[in-house]
Amino acid sequence: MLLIKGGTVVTSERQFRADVLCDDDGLIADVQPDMDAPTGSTIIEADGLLVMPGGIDPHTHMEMPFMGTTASDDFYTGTAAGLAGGNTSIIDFVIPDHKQSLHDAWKAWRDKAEKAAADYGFHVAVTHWDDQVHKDMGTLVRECGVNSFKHFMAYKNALMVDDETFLNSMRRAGELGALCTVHAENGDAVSFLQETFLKAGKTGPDAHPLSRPASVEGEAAQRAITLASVSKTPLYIVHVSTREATEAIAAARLRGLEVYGEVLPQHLVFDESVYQSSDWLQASRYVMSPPFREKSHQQALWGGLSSGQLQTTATDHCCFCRSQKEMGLTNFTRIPNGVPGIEDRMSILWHHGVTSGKLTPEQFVAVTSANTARIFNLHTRKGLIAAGADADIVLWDPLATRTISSATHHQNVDYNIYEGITVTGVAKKTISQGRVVWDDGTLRAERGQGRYVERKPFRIGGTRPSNGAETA
Ligand SMILES: NC(=O)NCCC(=O)O
Ligand SMILES: [Zn+2]
Ligand SMILES: [Zn+2]
Repeated sequence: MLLIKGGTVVTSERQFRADVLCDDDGLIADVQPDMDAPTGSTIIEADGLLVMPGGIDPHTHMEMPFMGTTASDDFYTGTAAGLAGGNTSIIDFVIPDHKQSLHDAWKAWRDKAEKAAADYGFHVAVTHWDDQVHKDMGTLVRECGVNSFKHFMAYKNALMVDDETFLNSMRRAGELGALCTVHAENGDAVSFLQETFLKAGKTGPDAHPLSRPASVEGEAAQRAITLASVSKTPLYIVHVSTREATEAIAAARLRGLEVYGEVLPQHLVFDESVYQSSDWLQASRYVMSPPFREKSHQQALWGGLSSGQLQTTATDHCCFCRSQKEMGLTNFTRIPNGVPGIEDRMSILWHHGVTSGKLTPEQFVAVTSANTARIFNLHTRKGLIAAGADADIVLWDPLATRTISSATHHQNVDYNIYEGITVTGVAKKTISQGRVVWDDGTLRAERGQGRYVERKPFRIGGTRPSNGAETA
């Protein structure tokens, strides 16, 4: 047993002084002020620390095959790095190979993820439509603990789905009580602009943001919302990076539609100037989609988070090393899209969000774990500090500082996008399943210790409860 003594518990609703007792089954046994330590228990002194639910990152790509290569962080190294930063769970993406069955792909991802050091679940990507996909969606929801599916409106000739496929998938997800998630960028428009810039001789990373302007995300987000309203299904838009998409989500919610939006910390920190570096490698390291934008979009993203119109933060953690980024040396469209970030997500959000006064500590918990747990049906197990919940906890020092560097990070990638940035707000200890796995600089992550977390549908055999949504 583990007794966390003298800290301030922070949930998405409130802060209070209490001790937290974790049992040997990896659950929180009790939350009470001034508890006596049961015989044989280990005591952790948490004076001056905040006791918060471990972060849940609902958007990662560990060892994902993508753009002719494979993301360099695997399920062990990536989840271990996450633990070092205070994240105790991830939801990763199963991406079926061309026309591979969804169920076979899920099994392959289950095998890959056996080595994870922290708990994990999966969203499964729908990349085409046929009877097998329809059937597999049912199997995945009813038998495999999957309650969310992913759709790419971008990556033409690879992962992109057309509106008809997306609608079919939405209808099926609705029948099953599952949630559709979407990467909202107009893939035809991106492809058209990529060709245009290449023909004009613009082959470097600076053409990447030009080929994916904000309007292209705004259009796709609005279209996805329209399709969701037509099919009467809820929708979760991943990596919202623009004012346009934020406003589309907020307007849809005002009309009563069940639409959620996710923000990445990197979009809150960096702007398009990162692509202007005269050092090709340095600029290529920021190539991800959607790209970093003109600074004014950040105001909308912060406003979305603090007002609750955008509910979650993720990282889209997807690492590629130098030799991988160099696949696009003469053609920016071949630079593998993706950046690392799981280890620094909580610190970056605390520093830029809470320390700067944009978010309260309660809102920090909401956007780093509690809202994600509610939206993806992990709630009462994760995203809270309460008896019966998983003992996934971060002891947070709100005043400590650290300087981020690839020389000291645990991610399996040879750079860090936040290199040299000093942040206030540090994970002092991370507790996963009641075990201390990050102890003030010492990582005790264990290969294979992470469990596959089954997520139930929202109403078995039916649609999510109606929220009285009108169509757009
Ligand atoms: N985001 C990105 O650039 N790479 C990972 C795949 C995706 O999420 O679009
Ligand atoms: Zn994406
Ligand atoms: Zn992604």
